[in-house]
Amino acid sequence: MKIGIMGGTFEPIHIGHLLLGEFAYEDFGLDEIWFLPNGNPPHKETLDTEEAMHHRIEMVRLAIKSNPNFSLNLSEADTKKHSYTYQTMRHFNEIYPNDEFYFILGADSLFAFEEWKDFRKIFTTCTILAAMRDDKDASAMKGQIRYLTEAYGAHIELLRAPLVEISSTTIRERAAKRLSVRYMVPDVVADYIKEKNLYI
Ligand SMILES: Nc1ncnc2c1ncn2[C@@H]1O[C@H](COP(=O)(O)OP(=O)(O)OP(=O)(O)O)[C@@H](O)[C@H]1O
Ligand SMILES: O=C(O)c1ccc[n+]([C@@H]2O[C@H](COP(=O)([O-])O)[C@@H](O)[C@H]2O)c1
Repeated sequence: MKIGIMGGTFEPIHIGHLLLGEFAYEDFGLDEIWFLPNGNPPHKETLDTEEAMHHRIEMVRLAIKSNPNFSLNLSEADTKKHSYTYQTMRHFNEIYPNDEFYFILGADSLFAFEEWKDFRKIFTTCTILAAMRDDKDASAMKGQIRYLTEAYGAHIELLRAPLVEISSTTIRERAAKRLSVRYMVPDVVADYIKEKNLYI
């Protein structure tokens, strides 16, 4: 099987993440997309509480519920320690030796990739599908893909998903001001944020 891994902090999950999953699934003929929320992401200040993680997981669960090709994977859900991609991907390779993995990410992640822990080891475990985002256009993306490929023998493909200028940060900021986040996230997620008074 060909499995796409959509890793993220998902605070909260938004349509940018879902579009990446959907287009990766179709364009690369994947069999499943696993959404992998990170309980304590490296390089990010998050509310590392069990409660905050519970909400992030619930919102992912709600957002992907209607799509039979999407599932939730809790391998990185521990809030007490950092989960590193190279370790998780190695683990997936070990327990699913017959499957092929595709790690999905956006431009900001691709340009920061060399800061990731033991990033070279990731290239041996999966193909990377990298989507454009914000100011990074196709030529900047292709340049970075070429650089990482030549420098490290990485397997990276450009993922062409619709460009949406939405970030979890914007959603948290809008929710904090009690502004609408409808259509930036699925309705079920917008309802959840409102009901639980998140980000206020
Ligand atoms: N609008 C988007 N377009 C393309 N890629 C995206 C988009 N939003 C997030 N991603 C990618 O999805 C992955 C997980 O993102 P993450 O959960 O950190 O969301 P975020 O919107 O970047 O969050 P924050 O604003 O809190 O930094 C990253 O690889 C990121 O590049
Ligand atoms: O392994 C690392 O060092 C590492 C550093 C930064 C990000 N990541 C992973 O990249 C994905 C997107 O991260 P983020 O912080 O943009 O939500 C998520 O799966 C993280 O676990 C991984």
